[in-house]
Amino acid sequence: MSIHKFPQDFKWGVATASYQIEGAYNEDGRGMSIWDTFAHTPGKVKNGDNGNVACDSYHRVEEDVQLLKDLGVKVYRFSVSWPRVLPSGRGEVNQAGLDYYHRLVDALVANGIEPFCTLYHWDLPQALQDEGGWGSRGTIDAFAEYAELMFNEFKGKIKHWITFNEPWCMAFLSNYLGVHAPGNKDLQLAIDVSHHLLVAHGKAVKRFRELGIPGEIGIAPNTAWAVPYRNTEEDIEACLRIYGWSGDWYLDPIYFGEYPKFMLEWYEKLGYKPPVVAGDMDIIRQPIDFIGINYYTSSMNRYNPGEAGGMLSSEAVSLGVAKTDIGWEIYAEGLYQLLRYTADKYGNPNLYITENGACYNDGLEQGGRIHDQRRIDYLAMHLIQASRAIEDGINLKGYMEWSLMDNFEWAEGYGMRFGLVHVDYDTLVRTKKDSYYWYKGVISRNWFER
Ligand SMILES: N=[N+]=NCCCCNC(=O)[C@@H]1[C@H]2[C@H](O)[C@@H](O)[C@H](O)[C@@H](CO)[C@@H]12
Repeated sequence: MSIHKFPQDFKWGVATASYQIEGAYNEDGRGMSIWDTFAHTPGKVKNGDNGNVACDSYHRVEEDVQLLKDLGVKVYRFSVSWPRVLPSGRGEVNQAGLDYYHRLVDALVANGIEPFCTLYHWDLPQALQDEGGWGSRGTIDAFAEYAELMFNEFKGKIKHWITFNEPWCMAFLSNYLGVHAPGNKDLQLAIDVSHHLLVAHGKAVKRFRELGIPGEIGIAPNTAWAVPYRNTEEDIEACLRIYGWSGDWYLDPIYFGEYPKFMLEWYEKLGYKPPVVAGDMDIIRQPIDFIGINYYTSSMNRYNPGEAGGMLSSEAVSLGVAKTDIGWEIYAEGLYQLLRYTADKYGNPNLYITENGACYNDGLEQGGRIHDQRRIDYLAMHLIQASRAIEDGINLKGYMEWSLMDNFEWAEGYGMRFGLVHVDYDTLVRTKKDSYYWYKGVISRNWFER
């Protein structure tokens, strides 16, 4: 057994997202989002689930903040529903929507919890989608206007801001693979979406600086690590393309003002390229204060130019390790490798783990307890790697576990549970799982033994 310690000022937290927990989808002036449209379309989400009610967090601010206070977190990462504050995506503000976030932020601050705000966690106003969504350059300025509204409204109250959650999911999972809203399957569109969101990110960061908003701003790519099947150039390059797809493609333009050459050449070989307009890359490369790392799993990949290799000629083969209940392989070493790679490539910037967690569908047992020992084991394995990274000089500043509570797991609906707190979706009763108590202990001690 060893002791795994963390720095005194380490920001322990948990994360959620608006569409996954709020509900109240058509209350108090909220506009429709692309996820309302997608989830209401038969066949898109398992069991026909949707976020109409979700965890009903819109009506349970005090109850949920009490869960956070009892847990002892220093920060709470949540996202804002853009159509709740700007029902049409731009123009007329919905004051009731802003009031909800003021209630939440004021309750957090009153309980000594720092708000960590994600501006965009996938719920684009449907009105903007009707004009082309992220495939249209018009959405760039709509996002910048939304960001400016939020910066001014919460100036001094919210000091940690994330522009986009998981750009790869926004672009490729949603517009090339068709798995998430709006459900397109068009590679050029996905490349266009990537570019437009990067320009929108840059414009928002630029306004954040120009407005003199106190605090820090960053972006949170999802980055699954990739391990080469054989130590050959072909397999290593196949892994770099997998990682480059969701990581470098977004972080290189921000840090270096250009897309990664090896990925540009790969797309151009297939007949695709980003719709760069003069000046775009200078906007994108606004300096940011941190990178948010969302890490869940890794893959083992090998070169395969055939169908099994897909668009990147990179075929995933099993790591031969245990999987969580959603089928993702458990590979904690990948978190360390990812942190190392990111630190080495981008000049050891400040990093937060903005999401890390596991899907285990343990249910309520006799006596109302939920013994999710597998989640505790998963978290411990990954926190060991986080502590190792810090000891190796990587500027890891905090860890936000996904997620505070079971919630709407996108195309999987409510069948997949990631929460430290169980939610009964019939009664909306919250029940703390064993992992909630374990994580509470880790936070209070700032170390753990394993
Ligand atoms: N097909 N397929 N898909 C693979 C998808 C991998 C990327 N998905 C994530 O990282 C999502 C991230 C999201 O922020 C959160 O909103 C989600 O609830 C968690 C759990 O799913 C994770």
